[in-house]
Formats: sequence, C-alpha cells, structure tokens
Amino acid sequence: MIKFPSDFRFGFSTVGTQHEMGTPGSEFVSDWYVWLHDPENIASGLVSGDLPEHGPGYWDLYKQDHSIARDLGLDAAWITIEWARVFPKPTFDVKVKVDEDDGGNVVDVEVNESALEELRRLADLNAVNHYRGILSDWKERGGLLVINLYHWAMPTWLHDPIAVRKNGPDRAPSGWLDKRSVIEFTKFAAFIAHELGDLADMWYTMNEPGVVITEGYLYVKSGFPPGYLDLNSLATAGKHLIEAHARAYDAIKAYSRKPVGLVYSFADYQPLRQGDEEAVKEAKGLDYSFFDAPIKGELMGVTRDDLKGRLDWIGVNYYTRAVLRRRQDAGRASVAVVDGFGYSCEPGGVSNDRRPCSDFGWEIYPEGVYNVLMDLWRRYRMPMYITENGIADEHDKWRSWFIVSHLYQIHRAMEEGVDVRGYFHWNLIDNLEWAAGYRMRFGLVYVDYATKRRYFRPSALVMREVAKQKAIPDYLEHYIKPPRIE
Ligand SMILES: OC[C@@H]1[C@@H](O)[C@H](O)[C@@H](O)c2[nH]c(CCc3ccccc3)c[n+]21
Repeated sequence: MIKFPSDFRFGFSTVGTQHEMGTPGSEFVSDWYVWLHDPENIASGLVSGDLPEHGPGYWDLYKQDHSIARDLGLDAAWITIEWARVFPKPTFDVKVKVDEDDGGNVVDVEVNESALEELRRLADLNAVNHYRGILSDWKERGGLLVINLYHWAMPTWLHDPIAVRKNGPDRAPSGWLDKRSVIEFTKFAAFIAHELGDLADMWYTMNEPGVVITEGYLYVKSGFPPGYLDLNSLATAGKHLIEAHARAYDAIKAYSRKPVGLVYSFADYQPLRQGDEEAVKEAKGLDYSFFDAPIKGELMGVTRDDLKGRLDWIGVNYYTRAVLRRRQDAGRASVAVVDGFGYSCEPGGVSNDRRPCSDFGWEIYPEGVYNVLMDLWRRYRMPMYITENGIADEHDKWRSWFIVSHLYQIHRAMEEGVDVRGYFHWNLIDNLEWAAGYRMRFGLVYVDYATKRRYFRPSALVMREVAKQKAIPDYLEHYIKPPRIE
C-alpha cells in the first residue's frame, strides 16, 4: 500500500463557463460566452458550436455534485467565482486609490470600505448570494474550500474579443491589454474577499495566465479569445496579469488572512536531442516569469517591491510533457514543439514513445508530474497542490491507470521532500471543454447533457478507493507503472 499523509486532500473543481450553465436562468455573459456564440467562429470551425448554456447545470445542481464528490471520498474543492456574473455592469467609476510608478506600472490599488459600498450597489447580489449558497453547501459537508477568482472569462465591458480581432485592441475593450483590467480585477478581488472571505480556507487569484496569453495572442488557431496574433500584445497582457495577481493578493489579504496562490499549467519540457536544451530553457523561462515576479519581485530584468512576496502556494496543473527543439527562422532562434509527443499526438493514438494518447491527442506521461514538481521545488521551495490532472477519455479506457500512475509519481516527489498537499482531479463531471465543446469528456462521472443526469464511470470507483483510503491500495498497484502500448 502506498500511503499519502492523513491530511493530504483529494478534490474536485468547478469553472463557471464550463460547469455552471445548463438550467433555465443560469446563463451569464462574458467574453468567452460571446466568443463561443460568434457565428464566424462557429462557421470557421474555430469553436465547436457547443454552447455553455447547454452544460451540466452546476449552478442549480450543485447539491447533487457535492454529494457525488463526498460519495467519492473527496474532501476539497476549488470553486471559481465568476467576475462577469458578479459585475455584469462596468465598475470603472468606483473610486479607488491607484498608485503608479514612473513606468506607469500599477504598484498599489486601495479598495476601501466606501469603494466596497459602491461595488455592492453595482454588483448582482443575487449572484453573490447564490455563490454563498454553493460554497456554504460544500463547507457544511466538511470540505476544504479554495476560491478561484479568475478562470479565463472576463466581463464584456472589459473585453470584447470579436471587436479586438476585427478592429484591433486600440478600438475595442481589450481585456488584459488594457491597464484598467488590473485595477478592475483588484476591485473584484477585494469585493469577493469581503463578501465571501468568511467561507474560504484558501484562495487563488487566477488560472493559467500563461495559457491566456499564448492561446490568445500567439496560437490563434487554438480557439481562444481574441485570436489576435501579436507578440507585443502577448507581453503586455502577461505583464498586466502578473500585476493583477499582486494587486489582487494585496486586496484579498486586506480582508482575509488565508493563503493566496497562483495556478499554472506546467508541461514537462524535454529536449528532442542534444543541442535542444536551449529550447527547454526558453520555454521554462516563460513559466518561471509568472512565479519569479510574485516570489522574488523579478519582472523583465528589474526587481519590483510591489510584486515581491505575494505568493503563499503554487497550483500545478499537469497533463503531459512537451518535447521541444530549437528552430532557426530568420536568424532568430525559437522553440518548436515536436509532434508525436505530449500535447501534440493523434487523438486516441500512440505517441512516438509507444504511450497511449487521450481523445484530445495528449500523451499519457506520468513521469512528467514528478519532473515538474522536483523542478519547482528546487527553484521555489513553496507548498504545492496539483490543482488539475486528468484525461479526455469518453470510454474510460485509460483514466484509472492515468490517475494511479500520476498519483504514484506525485508520491515519489513527496518521498523526496516536496511539500505537495493535495490532488484535484480534472474533472469530477464532464463539462464544456472551451473551443472543443462537449465532445472532450474529462469526467470521472458521465453527464447526459439532455437530461443533466450523472453516471459514474468505472474510474470514479478507482478514485473513490484512493481518496477514501488516502492511499494506492495493493489491488491497484498494477496501475503504478506508466501505461505503454506493447
Ligand atoms: O483541457 C482540460 C483543462 C481545461 O478544461 C481547464 O479549464 C484548464 O484549466 C486546463 N488547462 C489545461 C492544460 C493547459 C491547456 C489549456 C488549454 C488547451 C490545452 C492545454 C487543461 N485544462
């Protein structure tokens, strides 16, 4: 038996755009809602045409999903509070004290009691109260609660992605390209900390800022808003996201003493061959920049005291590896992802390393989570949670093996001293996989979107065995070794 500590958490998670909608009146409009409804995006195939309002309906069915989670022995949840639900109207006019340095960086935002009163008058208080009901229901069941303040969806008064793509960021509400987003996000963070902070055991400010900028401004075929190819925009959005984390960290701490983290998608980067190490170094550099800033204050070669010391824990979203090689184009060395490995495999296929791949074409590579954890521990020595790990596997072919083989690698890292405190499987239930729609099914539990009924997949029972015992029992040890196609 491979035992985890008795206080190690096994959890589930929810995201407004992906889980909440599906019952009448549960809709909320955000930049992602507009993006997924855009006729041109659907006609071009950039998005699947599946709509969030046809989703699992967690907004009204949360009691059922919480009891399923408890049935499976899960004792933690990270739950997203949707900014666009809480503030459907602009908050620009709410006066707060903003300090900028001579570089125009937002170094302080103070949201005082009178600003909170103004925000309360602007907010959709029915939404806030409904979230209080959701969070309280989970807490009453004895679960640990982590509140996530941003999982990619922004209010449309801050970001109109179609207009950005068509008219350019200077003639449209441009989201993270606009410095005001740092200030408005800070107001939202302060408001939620004040309104719901009594329920939170932990916080994190945002999910995967790296994905927001690379999928939004570089890999524009990924189906992420605004699909505006521009490296300057990528850098600007990245800087504002880093500042937004620090300003939100301060805003939360003004109303809550609980730990505040940052969640990021870490791929296990590997060089294709000798000489490609530089490509790995460059790819890691982008990931590290989002943590060197809040931990060390380092951003683009300068140290900023307004960023430093603003992180209490790291959330690791791990799915697979990425094999990289150096590419020389027009004299500029850059990074190329090698097909046949990691995220770049054939859906349902076999990788170049004889590993099975998910319905999404992601190679099952459990060793990578060990490598990522060891690397982050060496660099930051900060408490960590695996905040996402899972597989698109509608027929549940690999999910049991996936879960146990990854947990084994996480346990290996813990045996070597890495402070990992929990594991949130992605995901408890099938949900809307962004541009890919409902065809990618990540759930331990199948969702019939017509009836909203939930059905356990066999792997849910494997998850239950592990979560209830906080161990990999002997009768599951055959799943420890990484899956391979012989
Ligand atoms: O794709 C599965 C999940 C999403 O449903 C979550 O909302 C998101 O946090 C998340 N991140 C990743 C890894 C990074 C990634 C994001 C988008 C597309 C491909 C890879 C996988 N996932």
